[in-house]
Amino acid sequence: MALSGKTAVVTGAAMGIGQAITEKLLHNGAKVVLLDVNESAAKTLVENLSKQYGQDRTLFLSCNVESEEQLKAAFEKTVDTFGGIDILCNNAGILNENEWEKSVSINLLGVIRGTYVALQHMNKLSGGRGGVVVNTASMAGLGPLITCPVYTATKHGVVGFTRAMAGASAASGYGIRFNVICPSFVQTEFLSDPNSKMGQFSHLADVIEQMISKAGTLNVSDVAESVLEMVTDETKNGEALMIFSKGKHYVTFPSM
Ligand SMILES: NC(=O)C1=CN([C@@H]2O[C@H](COP(=O)(O)OP(=O)(O)OC[C@H]3O[C@@H](n4cnc5c(N)ncnc54)[C@H](O)[C@@H]3O)[C@@H](O)[C@H]2O)C=CC1
Ligand SMILES: CC/C=C\C[C@H](O)/C=C/C=C\C=C\C=C\C(=O)[C@@H](O)C/C=C\CCC(=O)O
Repeated sequence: MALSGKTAVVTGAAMGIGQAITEKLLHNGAKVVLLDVNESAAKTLVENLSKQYGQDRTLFLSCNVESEEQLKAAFEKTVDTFGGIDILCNNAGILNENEWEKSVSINLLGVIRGTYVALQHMNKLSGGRGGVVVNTASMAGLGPLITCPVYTATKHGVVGFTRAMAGASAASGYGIRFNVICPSFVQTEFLSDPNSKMGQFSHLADVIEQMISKAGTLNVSDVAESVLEMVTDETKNGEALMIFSKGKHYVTFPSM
């Protein structure tokens, strides 16, 4: 899929991995609508991106992925402004085992909400142009992160939801591909002060420190490059791409 003339929506776009995905898509020719709750960071970013790529290539919309109403309004505004949606990156996520219900609401339900609202505009069966959805899960979507059981559960959920949607879309003729990225530890704000985010499992914090020092960390640009691969490679549907400091590979799952 060539990105020139295509419109992408990225959630959690103001910082970290979402910012890098946004810049990668812009660099490759797409228009990008940035959704985030952090208005000040997003506005500063969009100002800079507009100078670099032009005023008509980006749009920031304040949107909390916990709100279906806000997501609906954001996607409608996107279609009104750019004429349609071709790419959705459900990326917004938090790590907070203290507020575990909020973690489920953002990390898993936010992906489902975003996808279902976007489908109304992207699905070829309802007049959309088709396209691709790339969700941000984690290595914790493939195996257990023992200090963060709820984070682990949400990311396993994102992997399962993505793969099932890929099959449903292919079988139904939606014209939309669904893929998921599973990065290891990535150098962003997200990794700052991890011990405070582990709730009743903070006594296991050493385990994470050891994992991070053994595994190393990824740059956001490595992750964004993998998202670009899953967006542009039209052979990829229902794929989970594991990304770690020494490389990346597509995950093999048991067949059903
Ligand atoms: N940093 C890491 O080590 C890894 C992160 N991930 C995942 O990558 C995604 C992005 O993480 P980072 O960029 O590292 O985090 P980050 O904390 O740097 O950025 C997250 C962005 O999401 C936004 N956000 C948070 N809640 C939101 C909501 N309810 N609605 C809309 N926007 C919201 C924040 O304002 C922020 O701009 C998350 O889903 C995370 O689980 C996956 C693997 C590793
Ligand atoms: C406190 C940070 C919380 C979450 C960040 C992230 O979302 C969670 C990551 C969870 C687990 C990461 C494990 C990473 C392991 C490694 O990078 C290496 O040990 C390589 C592992 C596997 C290589 C894959 C292979 O060769 O098949």
